[in-house]
Amino acid sequence: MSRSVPGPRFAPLAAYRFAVDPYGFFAACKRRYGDPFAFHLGGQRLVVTGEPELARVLFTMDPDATRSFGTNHLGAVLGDNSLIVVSGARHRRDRKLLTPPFHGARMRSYGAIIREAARRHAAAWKVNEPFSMQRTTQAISLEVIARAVFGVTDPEECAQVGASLVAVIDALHPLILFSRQAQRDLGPLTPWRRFAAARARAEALTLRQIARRRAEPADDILSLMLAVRDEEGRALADDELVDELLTLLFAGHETTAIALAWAFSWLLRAPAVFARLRAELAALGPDPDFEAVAALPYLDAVCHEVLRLWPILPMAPRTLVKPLQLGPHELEPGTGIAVGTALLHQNPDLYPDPHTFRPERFLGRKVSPFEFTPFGGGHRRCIGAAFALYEMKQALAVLVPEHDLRLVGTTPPRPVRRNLSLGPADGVLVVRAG
Ligand code: HEM
Repeated sequence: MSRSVPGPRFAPLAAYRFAVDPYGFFAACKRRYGDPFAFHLGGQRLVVTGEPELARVLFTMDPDATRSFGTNHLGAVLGDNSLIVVSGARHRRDRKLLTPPFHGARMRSYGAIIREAARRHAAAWKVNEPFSMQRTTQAISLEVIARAVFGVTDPEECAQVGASLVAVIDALHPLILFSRQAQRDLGPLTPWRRFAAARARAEALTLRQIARRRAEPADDILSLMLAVRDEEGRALADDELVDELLTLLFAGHETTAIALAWAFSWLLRAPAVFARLRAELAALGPDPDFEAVAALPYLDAVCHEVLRLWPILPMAPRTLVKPLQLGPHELEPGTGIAVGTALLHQNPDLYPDPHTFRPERFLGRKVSPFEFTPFGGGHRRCIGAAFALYEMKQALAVLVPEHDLRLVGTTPPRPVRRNLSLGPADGVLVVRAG
């Protein structure tokens, strides 16, 4: 007999708790209702699980049995042509186009750019002057993604692209991300007015980059997208290009910047781990080969452990377009279903002593794609996963050996919501000791 999935009844409070502290909210729901549990978000019922077996069900489903989640409220923010919003044949086409530039030789060609940006931005750190590590790592990741997507090389132009994106992200109030009602211009003080103005400026900048690359193609993702034709020989329209490009810029920089900031928060609290990582990097000698760095086992384990502890996106959601039998529960089309990443990552059966930073747990372990999901999974798995790991490793290979850093304060920062992603409350305050 089919049973409905239990969960909190008062929809506005549940949505608010999810927006403010999704990790705490998910853990509390699991304790009270078990796994899976359900709540209402953006007008949709969303079933959440942290069980690897259910993650397997979700990530191995026929791609046509689901569509993207939250198109009602996310479409207006990310654009209706964003890869995160589109589904079905359109999603398959766009992924085929956008995935290769973030893999293989093209990805590796960014090694020198990442290291050079990390060195230059770290050179601005002054001895005994506290700074936000996330501000530095954001400057690095913005430069890298602006270069990959638009082919922008001039530092001043990179800074312009960066400022325009940061303005959009800063204007992304959680309310407008999860509520269609809040996506209305009700006057100068409403979040939507501020967001729409910032997005319009970012769109104008993107259109200028499109015009430039039409006149003068180069070796960047925008030029690749301009060359694409469908079966009827049609090119992508400007509004499609703008949504896809802005999605890559958003999805591709803040997430990686947060991961790097968390890395320092954990590493500087764990001297033995820091020393072991430094020794592993030092053994490669000065300015090591990019591939040798990417293959270092302890560095790889450190990156995995950082992404496990506070996953930057709290869940990987879909919307069912076909009914799904999930254990005793029959879920109807239109229901949302999500893997709650932190629930999975903090399951003590999979990760003993789950709140402790211990990279060793990943050494010699082949992680299952249903037990470790910082990049989601299945046919919507993050297209930038390999790129993000590569960027983390190359940046850490520069920043860890070359600087003597200390944390400001002893209390570990809590994750707070930035927009769709969550990061350390204070951006990780650090000081250069020498
Ligand atoms: C540490 C860094 C990153 C993390 C933790 C992260 C995490 C994620 C997650 C959880 C998803 C949803 C997957 C799902 O629903 O199954 C996703 C999707 C996506 N990510 Fe990332 N990401 C990171 C870096 C990047 C980078 C560097 C790019 C640059 C291209 C990128 C582009 C995207 C795109 C375009 C999608 C949508 C994929 C789709 O719907 O088909 N991400 N990411």
